[in-house]
Amino acid sequence: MLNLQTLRSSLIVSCQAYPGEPMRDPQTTAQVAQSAVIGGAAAVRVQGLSDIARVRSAVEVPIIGLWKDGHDGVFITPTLHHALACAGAGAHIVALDGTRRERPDGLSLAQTIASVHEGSNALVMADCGSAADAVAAAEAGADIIGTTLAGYTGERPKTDGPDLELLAEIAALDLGLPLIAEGRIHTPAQGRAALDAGAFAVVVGTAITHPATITGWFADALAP
Ligand SMILES: CC(=O)N[C@H](C=O)[C@@H](O)[C@H](O)[C@H](O)COP(=O)(O)O
Repeated sequence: MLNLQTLRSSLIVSCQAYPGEPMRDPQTTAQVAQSAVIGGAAAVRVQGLSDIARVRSAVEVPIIGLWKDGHDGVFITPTLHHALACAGAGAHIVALDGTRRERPDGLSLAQTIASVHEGSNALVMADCGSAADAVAAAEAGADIIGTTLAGYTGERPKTDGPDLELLAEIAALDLGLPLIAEGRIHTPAQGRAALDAGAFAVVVGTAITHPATITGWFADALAP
């Protein structure tokens, strides 16, 4: 089982392309992940079973795997079936919806996490949208708390950058679990600020691995 202490204060890079996009291809994801590792990523976060499997054979660093199914409500690794499949594909850590919302398979978060632990060697990262989610996820047995869903569940405003206020609030609760900052970290300074707010590690996706969005930032800034 993965020793999480190896990820302390580290950069984790999320390598994802969205349905219909030109870079949506497991080989491309693997090449992006390899490039991230060359740049200093201590772990990578990868969506989809084929991408997880391909990246697993391409890099040595730990993989946080997830399976997005749908766009609304509970869609990040929504059921136990999805979670076990991510572990089976090679994820060292399975990221799943860690909110208090009802899950499509009717299982509780605690039942889901216990079954992932029973059925695999993977750790579980609970993608949360609020401090109340984080408390519930810790009680449910999560190994890692993530702020991935802050600004996407209606409980928190969608801040321009990372939700530093939420990070500080969760850190102050001392839940005894690594707290990973994720979501809208767009600059190195914001990553540093997330650590300073109490994060154990930082996930950056879009600002490193989504060229269409990054190009849009520049194009918008140059527009007359
Ligand atoms: C809300 C949601 O669906 N988040 C997803 C979770 O895996 C990804 O689309 C994000 O890219 C990832 O969380 C990293 O965040 P950012 O790309 O903002 O650095």
